[in-house]
Amino acid sequence: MIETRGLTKKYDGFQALSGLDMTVPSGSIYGLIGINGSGKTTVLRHLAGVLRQDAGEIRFDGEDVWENAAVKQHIGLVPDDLFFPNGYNLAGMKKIFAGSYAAWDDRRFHEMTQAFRLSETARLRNFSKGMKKQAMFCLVMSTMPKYLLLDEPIDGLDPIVRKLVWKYIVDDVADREMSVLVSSHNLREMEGICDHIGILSAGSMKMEREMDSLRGDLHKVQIAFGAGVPENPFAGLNVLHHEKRGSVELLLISAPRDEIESRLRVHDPLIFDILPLSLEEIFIYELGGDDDEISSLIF
Ligand SMILES: Nc1ncnc2c1ncn2[C@@H]1O[C@H](COP(=O)(O)OP(=O)(O)OP(=O)(O)O)[C@@H](O)[C@H]1O
Repeated sequence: MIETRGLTKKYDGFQALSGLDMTVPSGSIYGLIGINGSGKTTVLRHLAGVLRQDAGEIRFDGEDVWENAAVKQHIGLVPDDLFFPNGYNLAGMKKIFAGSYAAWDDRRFHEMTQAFRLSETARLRNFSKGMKKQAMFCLVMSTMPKYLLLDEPIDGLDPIVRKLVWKYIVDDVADREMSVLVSSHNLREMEGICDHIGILSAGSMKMEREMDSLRGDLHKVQIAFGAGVPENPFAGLNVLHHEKRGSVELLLISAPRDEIESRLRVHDPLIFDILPLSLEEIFIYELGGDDDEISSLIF
């Protein structure tokens, strides 16, 4: 598990992180979502032990990361701004990584460079931005990290490569319980891959949720009754929002689907649909209204 408690950082008087609490459970894929400048890279740099916080705690399975080489052995960081030493190719970088990480897996490295179709002998300087990202991903994944930190990892990658990146991540989470923290400025990109989501806003956590719990309990119901309907057919249901459009009623209900079905079917409605809630609707509801910041994370 990766945890931050009260994480606080000021850069030259600018408050970049303000008491951030975040929990990435073991074996989960956690999406840290925030607009440009919300503090995502700053969080990742602290987690990787590159920056030291002014206040607060960072723990990897209970261990402090700062100047802790034993913990850092198990952390893999794919930063957004990549730097490779001048004149290096992947074969050269491999030697550095293999010499630094005890769990380095040579077989996996070659298998990955082939899967991503990356030359191990061409100069990294001549790689495109997307290729550099893939190269770093291959290097980091071959250290067999227990904790994987990815800063905007799929930004600028084509759909086929994105799929491959996610495949490696999902396989490692399933096979060896790797914990993954992935930052993005786009919520939709994280849909279907993350099991936990944290929304970062101006350096603090605006909302942190497990995706299953969000999807499981919120339903949009469209219903119309004929004659003889009881005065309050929704009594006993947790109705979060209710509006009427002519004879059709639209409701947002927090309850298991079966319960909604069984409570409303008995009234023999003329129209009755339980509609899937989009991610947008869930987040807009959860965050208490449609605002520009949330919209920009979704679209
Ligand atoms: N070294 C620095 N000195 C001063 N301010 C900084 C420094 N690094 C970051 N900041 C400021 O801290 C805030 C958070 O930056 P950070 O890079 O963590 O955001 P981000 O969410 O990763 O943004 P983006 O999506 O654009 O990459 C920004 O306002 C940025 O200007």
